[in-house]
Amino acid sequence: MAPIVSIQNLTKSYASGFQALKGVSLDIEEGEILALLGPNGAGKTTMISIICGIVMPSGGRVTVAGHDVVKDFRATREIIGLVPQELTLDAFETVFNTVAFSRGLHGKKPDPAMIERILRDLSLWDKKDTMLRQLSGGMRRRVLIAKALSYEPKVLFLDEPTAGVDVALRKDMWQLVERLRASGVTIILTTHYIEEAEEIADRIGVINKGEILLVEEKAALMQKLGRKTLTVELAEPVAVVPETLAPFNLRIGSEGRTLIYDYETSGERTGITGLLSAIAQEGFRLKDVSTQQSTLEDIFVELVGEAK
Ligand SMILES: Nc1ncnc2c1ncn2[C@@H]1O[C@H](COP(=O)(O)OP(=O)(O)OP(=O)(O)O)[C@@H](O)[C@H]1O
Repeated sequence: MAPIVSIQNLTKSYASGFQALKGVSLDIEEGEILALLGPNGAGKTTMISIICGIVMPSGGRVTVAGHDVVKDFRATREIIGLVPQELTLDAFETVFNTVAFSRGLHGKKPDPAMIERILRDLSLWDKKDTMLRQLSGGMRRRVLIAKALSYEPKVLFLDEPTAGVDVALRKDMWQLVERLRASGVTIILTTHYIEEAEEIADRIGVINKGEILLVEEKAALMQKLGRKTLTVELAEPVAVVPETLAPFNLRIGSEGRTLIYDYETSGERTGITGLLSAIAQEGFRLKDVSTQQSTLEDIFVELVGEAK
């Protein structure tokens, strides 16, 4: 199946001369949830803004459902919904009217029942007659999402949907994203929260300094780059690692009370058997042995660190 969003060699230099995107290529499949992870200034918002037709690219091409986002922006705007990081909402307008108006703005026929459903889904129904200026920050963010959903986009971009919101709202958002996916909406979200990508994404893209460093299925990513550490707790502390254990590149932890071994989970041989028998031959008495799996956070920090 053709990708719903296709990004080919996209570049963007701002008027200041700053190159925010340096040739990004990425295909997004219909119905998937893609999380874009990257540090501040990586180019995430720039990329989303180009796809949504808000920022002009300097080079390359983006198509959405086969339509070019520059040449055919009317068609692509009908398909795309954007929930920006923040937006100045009309402070004196009510929640219901704001959301209904957003639907009209996108050329869709009024559908009060649908607006009601969206507001109920986002726990905003009891606030439907409240003026926006009276809402909390988290509620306003829900309104931004309701606005984007009001015109039934096929592809939804969420730019840091849960930045600065409380845990309960974050969980609500995740559930909402899951429901949207179930209804066939393709979702692209940017986030600083690795936990968020880990929780809801099918695929994860890592972007840094205007370049995509990697795009992978979440599960494959965890496995491919996954490392584990084995911690051996000793009955008596050691000061140095004995010569015979040198090939294992052990680290000493907890003031000599532990030996720490890093190994690849994907490798055919982990080296654990050899290590444990070498430790036994050295005459160490073991108190405990434990292993720890590396997290997506470790992977991310390593990738972004390497690219520096
Ligand atoms: N209008 C502009 N003019 C000049 N430079 C800009 C402009 N907009 C963004 N930039 C620069 O482009 C780079 C990428 O910004 P962008 O907002 O795309 O990053 P981001 O990954 O979304 O970051 P964050 O996580 O902080 O939102 C930054 O260095 C930013 O300062």
